[in-house]
Amino acid sequence: MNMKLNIYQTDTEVLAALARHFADLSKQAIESNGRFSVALSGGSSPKKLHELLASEYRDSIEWDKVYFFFGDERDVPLTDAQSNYLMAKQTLFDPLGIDPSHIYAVQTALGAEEAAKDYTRHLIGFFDGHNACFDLVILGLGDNSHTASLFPHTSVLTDDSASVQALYIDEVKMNRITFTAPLINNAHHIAFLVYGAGKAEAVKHILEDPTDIQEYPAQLIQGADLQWFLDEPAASKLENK
Ligand SMILES: O=C(O)[C@H](O)[C@@H](O)[C@H](O)[C@H](O)COP(=O)(O)O
Repeated sequence: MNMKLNIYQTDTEVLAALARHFADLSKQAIESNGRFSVALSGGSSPKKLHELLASEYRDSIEWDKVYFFFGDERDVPLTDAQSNYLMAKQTLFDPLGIDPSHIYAVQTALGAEEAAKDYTRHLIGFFDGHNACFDLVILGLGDNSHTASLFPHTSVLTDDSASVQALYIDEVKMNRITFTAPLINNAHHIAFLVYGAGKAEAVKHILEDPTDIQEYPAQLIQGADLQWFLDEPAASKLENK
């Protein structure tokens, strides 16, 4: 496992660095196997990243060879303001005119359980029956140390299958559909995008506190190439940086 901390003074620099990373990885993947598969994060942090990719990288990434997935989704209609798909549609897919056949939205209209099974079937199809191995998984970090929808003290934290699961999350009073940690960890590259002082405590827990995955689920993320993209405020409680 290779982990790298990329710490920048401002969120603008963090976003620029991750956008460069995205572009570099997409070029490598497309050169080596003709496509780039990326699982996007939900929440608010990625909005500015998407907007940057859709503007400054419009012409430098072969978008017609990029395939989009979601590391987690809320159990709401895809037209709902809380939908991770809708956020990506508005900030990335529509501005770039992405072919809908390259976008794998979680079909929440099926109901959470069936949507998770359906999504797993799509992953099996896309990865030709092999264990899904994304070129890049982008993750955010909640201030309670969750990532994707791997929330503290939930059953999915001990699920050792590389799969997509649906579960009710009491903390947010809704069903969520989420990649398990093993599915995320199968990825060639994983990038945490975390900025703002509000995340400093969680970053410290994840990177420097003793392992306690029930309290700090993002500690489960241990991929082959794991990179953190942080601003100084989010990294401010780290002792070793
Ligand atoms: O569906 C989601 O909400 C995300 O996948 C979740 O894991 C998010 O990344 C964190 O909650 C951070 O969210 P912010 O970026 O809004 O702080």
